[in-house]
Amino acid sequence: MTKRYLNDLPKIGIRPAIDGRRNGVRESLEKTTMAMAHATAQFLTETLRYFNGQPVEVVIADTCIGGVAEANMAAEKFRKEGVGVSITVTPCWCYGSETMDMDPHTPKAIWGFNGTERPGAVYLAAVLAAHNQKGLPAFGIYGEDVQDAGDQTIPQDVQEKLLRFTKAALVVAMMRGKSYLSIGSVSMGIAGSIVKDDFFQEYLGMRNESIDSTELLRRLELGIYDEEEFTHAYKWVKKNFTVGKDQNKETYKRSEDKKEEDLKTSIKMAIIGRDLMIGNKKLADKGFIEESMGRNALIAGFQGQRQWTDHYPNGDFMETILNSSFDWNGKRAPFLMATENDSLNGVTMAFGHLLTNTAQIFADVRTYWSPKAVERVTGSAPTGKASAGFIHLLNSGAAALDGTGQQNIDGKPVLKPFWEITDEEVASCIEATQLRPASTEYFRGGGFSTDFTTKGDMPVTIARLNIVKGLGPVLQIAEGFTVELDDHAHLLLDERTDPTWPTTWFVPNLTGEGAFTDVYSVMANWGANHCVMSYGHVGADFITLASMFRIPVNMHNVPAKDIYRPSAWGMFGTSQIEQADYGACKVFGPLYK
Ligand SMILES: C[C@H](O)[C@@H](O)[C@@H](O)C(=O)CO
Ligand SMILES: [Mn+2]
Repeated sequence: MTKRYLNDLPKIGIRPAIDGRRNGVRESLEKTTMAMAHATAQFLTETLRYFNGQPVEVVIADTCIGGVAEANMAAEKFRKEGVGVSITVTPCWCYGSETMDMDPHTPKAIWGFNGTERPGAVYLAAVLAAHNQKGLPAFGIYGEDVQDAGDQTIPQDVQEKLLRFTKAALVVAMMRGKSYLSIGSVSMGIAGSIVKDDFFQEYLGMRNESIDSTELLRRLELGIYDEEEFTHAYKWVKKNFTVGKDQNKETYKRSEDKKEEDLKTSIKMAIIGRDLMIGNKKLADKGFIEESMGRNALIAGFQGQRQWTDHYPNGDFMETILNSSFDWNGKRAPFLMATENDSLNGVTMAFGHLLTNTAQIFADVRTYWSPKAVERVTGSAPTGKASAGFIHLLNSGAAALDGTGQQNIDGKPVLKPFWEITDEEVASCIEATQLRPASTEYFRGGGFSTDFTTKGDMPVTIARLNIVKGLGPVLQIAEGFTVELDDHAHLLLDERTDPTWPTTWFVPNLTGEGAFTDVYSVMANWGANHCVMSYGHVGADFITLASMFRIPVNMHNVPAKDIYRPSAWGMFGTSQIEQADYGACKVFGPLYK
């Protein structure tokens, strides 16, 4: 494989701002201000990693920033170093608009030290006012409890804000300049696969590329993939995966020979899909130099249904394995591929993955099961977390195998970044999965779906981007838990749909209000057929990220105390923050407009 796209990952730039008055004031503050920058840098590099497992890289301005000249020197250094995120820190009063970061596309935060000797908070207020007045939204950070001058510890609440801001800001910087690659076009009229290039360009700073599915066919037929890799991958699949029951009616069953061919094609499709996204230097060795380059795609989408799947094996194996944290080459970051070319779910997967570094579960929001309906069908009402009903998340492809919930911390199911996953956990994820011959009534060309059931009791968040005419993109978020049903209920409910697909039973956290009045309301307010499930209660991170892209959040159940947006949002109202969000997003408009 070629070196992966995003090999130049954006760095975090720290700007120590200072009171520029020489002969006393500035000199007395130099050390403390620089120390604050170093403490922040150390905290971030020790805590955060990029999706490839490397610790985040931080650059500190060469001098403290006392005025415009030094602000410019920092900006130049940051440009050369590839800084994509800026954090200004200061323990003292400095000169607002003279020291501020003016780059319109770099997400910005300012930490004003809460002390008494020198007024860091006064600067914070002044510079945020300048940011707001100039239409350059910035996040304010101000510790709740007063610290003594020279105290170099970063209080817990400041740490939380630094992390929430930096994680989201890095996502903005990592997505910029990358591509969404459509393989095929619109799948079955699904709106998310009517790819909106204006949205990608103006909101995310991304490109759109589109290729016909015949490119897959050409590569399959002409052998434009690494045959050695295929042989290795095929052996790995044969050795590790169980092929489950073919549940097709006799008349629609494919022969064993055909299914073996389908499996081979499915594996080749996965290799080719990845090559299309990021390239592969082995292809250049074979004379396919153009193909070896890849397409700088952070996200891809595969139309599949119906023209491809009516004739060729479906994309389920390709989507599942690419989205997982491992394959025949070992553990590695997921390659994001949206099923049914649902670009809006694809982008939501990128948000979730880049925020958490873990694999994402792409799913249909399939069925709301009320307690009454469950009782009618299974003979008993659901209990525990499932007692108020639950939602069946299910789709033929795309759900990462990490979604089995077979990774553990202290005996509890989790999804981990790939570098923390053990070999045993990879084996367990595979063991918990069956490759099932695809339903040939849906997929005439055969293929293999991945059948698993997600472990219960995992804190998770489902999210979805929607585009609304006249409004633009909006994000919806629901935090909740996975649940497990008893075997009897599980089998009855699962068999009613397509049991060859991965199932997750999901229960949202209810607030008793609005869309979170009950489980039914969450389902009823979902904006499309798909969602993305991310591990953890990460709704607050999604909200912060959405505000950076100026995407309003129309529905969420994140506790108010965790909501963190740029200071300007407060200027649009403080009691009805959902309306303030809409107002701010409208006024600021897309980040790259
Ligand atoms: C096989 C079917 O067409 C499914 O793929 C379909 O119901 C969906 O997933 C719709 O999102
Ligand atoms: Mn679907």
